[in-house]
Amino acid sequence: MSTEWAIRTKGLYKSFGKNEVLCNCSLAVERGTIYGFLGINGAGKTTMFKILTGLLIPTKGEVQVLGKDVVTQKTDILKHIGSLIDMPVFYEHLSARENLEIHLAYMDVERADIEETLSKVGLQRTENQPVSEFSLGMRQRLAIARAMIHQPQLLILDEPVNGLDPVGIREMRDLFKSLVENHKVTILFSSHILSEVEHIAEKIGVISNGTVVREMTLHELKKGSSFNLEEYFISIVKEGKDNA
Ligand SMILES: Nc1ncnc2c1ncn2[C@@H]1O[C@H](COP(=O)(O)OP(=O)(O)OP(=O)(O)O)[C@@H](O)[C@H]1O
Repeated sequence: MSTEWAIRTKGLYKSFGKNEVLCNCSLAVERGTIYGFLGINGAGKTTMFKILTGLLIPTKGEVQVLGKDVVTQKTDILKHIGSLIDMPVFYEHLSARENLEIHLAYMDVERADIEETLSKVGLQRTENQPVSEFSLGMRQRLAIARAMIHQPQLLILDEPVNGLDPVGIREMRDLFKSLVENHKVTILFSSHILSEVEHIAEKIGVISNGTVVREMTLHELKKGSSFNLEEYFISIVKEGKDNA
């Protein structure tokens, strides 16, 4: 059976002025899997996520998301994607519930269980508290709730566990796994917490010098008995620097 791809980019380039951030970059994420996207600060992860969600237009190259071209068919795709990119912005004077209601109206979704979603991300007891009073971790939890409440097929999450306490990290890990297992959602996420990546991702891709230099399943990587993701990542990055 042929592989069903949630995301496929080929020969992707993105420059900001003279700064070529993505250079002949190819990424392939299989449907119904969790993919960890790794790279040092400034490697281009967020830029890639913004292209995949139509927030940036590539300089050159192909970008297919859920079988459609992001540049020409963006509006058809966006309702099937949930994303958390950069610092999430909310209506500060409104509650978590009200923020989600506005998001649902914007996404043109009539029915969604706000209570259940808030409970899944551990915000069930925030009631009428305005978001301006939320801690960093609470904001992150609300951003995850917003990304998933319209039941997207694909979640694109830039450092989703940033600011979460260890309990929250485990809760989100279980939540992401259950979305994939029970609802066949695809998740592409970035994280600098490599232990977390190892816990959750089935496949990882490493971006270095603007291109995805390695894509590998963790299962394959772990065949070597002494596999260590940190060492593996650092060796790839070092190789990239030596070749730059
Ligand atoms: N709007 C922009 N205008 C100009 N340069 C930009 C813009 N957005 C990103 N860049 C540059 O693109 C490069 C990649 O940035 P990006 O945010 O994609 O990296 P990242 O891998 O997400 O890094 P981090 O791990 O620090 O979040 C950086 O050199 C950054 O300065």
